[in-house]
Amino acid sequence: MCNTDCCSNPKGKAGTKTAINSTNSSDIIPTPESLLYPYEVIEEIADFITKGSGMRPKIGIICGSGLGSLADIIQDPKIFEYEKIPNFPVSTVEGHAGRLVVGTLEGATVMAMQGRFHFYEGYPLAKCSMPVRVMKLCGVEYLFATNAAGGINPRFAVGDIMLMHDHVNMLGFAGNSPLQGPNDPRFGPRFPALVNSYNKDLINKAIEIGKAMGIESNIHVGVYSCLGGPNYETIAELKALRMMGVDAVGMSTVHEVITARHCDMKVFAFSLITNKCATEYSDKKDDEANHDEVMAVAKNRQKACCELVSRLIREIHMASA
Ligand SMILES: O=P(O)(O)O[C@H]1O[C@H](CO)[C@@H](O)[C@H]1O
Ligand SMILES: Nc1nc2[nH]cnc2c(=O)[nH]1
Repeated sequence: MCNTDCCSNPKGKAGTKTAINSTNSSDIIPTPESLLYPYEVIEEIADFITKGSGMRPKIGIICGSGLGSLADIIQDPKIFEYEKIPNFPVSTVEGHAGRLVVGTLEGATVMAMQGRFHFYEGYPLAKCSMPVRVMKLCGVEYLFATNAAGGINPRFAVGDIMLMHDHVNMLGFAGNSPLQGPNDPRFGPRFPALVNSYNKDLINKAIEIGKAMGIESNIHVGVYSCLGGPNYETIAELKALRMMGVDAVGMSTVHEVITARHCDMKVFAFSLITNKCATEYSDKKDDEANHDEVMAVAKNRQKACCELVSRLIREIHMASA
């Protein structure tokens, strides 16, 4: 039972738009961010997708920059353009098509975001990760989040895949969170723990799959950090991130993972290393990151990424069949 002021509807009955609006404003200061997407609005979007597709997908996939082909391998796809989905934002970044694809992959029901939302596009974090809550209400139990990232760990090469086993939330350090504002307990608790955010079984299975694919030397396990972007990092920032134990850096994923763990989804995430980050002033000038290179590397490695994702989904599906 909810014992906070933020929810007058502890049992989470659909159709009652009171969860967020009943906030006692003398106790907390609701931010516009927290009021954007009340439970019922998320529920309406989820209904639109499940009714329109005739499916309740079990696995959600977020395609990183240039990795949209992860959604192209979905069978019997029902495609929803973002602009046709009620209350959905639009994708503004090259390499993010702006479509939701629902169908089957290796026998499992899946929904994939071909295009994610980033903080630097001007969307608040709660809006960036709102589709994760839509996935949850569609029935999704597993989130697969992928991204393109710069490799800070000197052992990483361009084209390698880093399985995320942890993150450093730089936007969180700065006081920003997708969970900011009144908490709706129908999604999850006020203070979610994040220690075991990245599912260890899925990481281990992915390592085995990497071996079976013959790419074990290109697979690493490491720590990702999300910065606000859209600029790439300075050398001093990259040095600082490395000292903090960060292996790869990007501008996404962390807020999606926080939102997914808040609503108790199992998370698997990986970074495709699309560029090596310069961490010394003596590093070559051509170590500067650029989005064309990011997209080109992602395109080159999409086959391996698709195979990794397909095989892992197959294992999940077989285990639950
Ligand atoms: O994280 P994804 O969406 O894969 O994209 C990464 O690549 C873009 C920069 O080239 C940024 O959007 C960064 O976050
Ligand atoms: N922040 C950041 N995002 C990226 N996305 C792809 N490469 C990079 C990078 O080097 N830095």
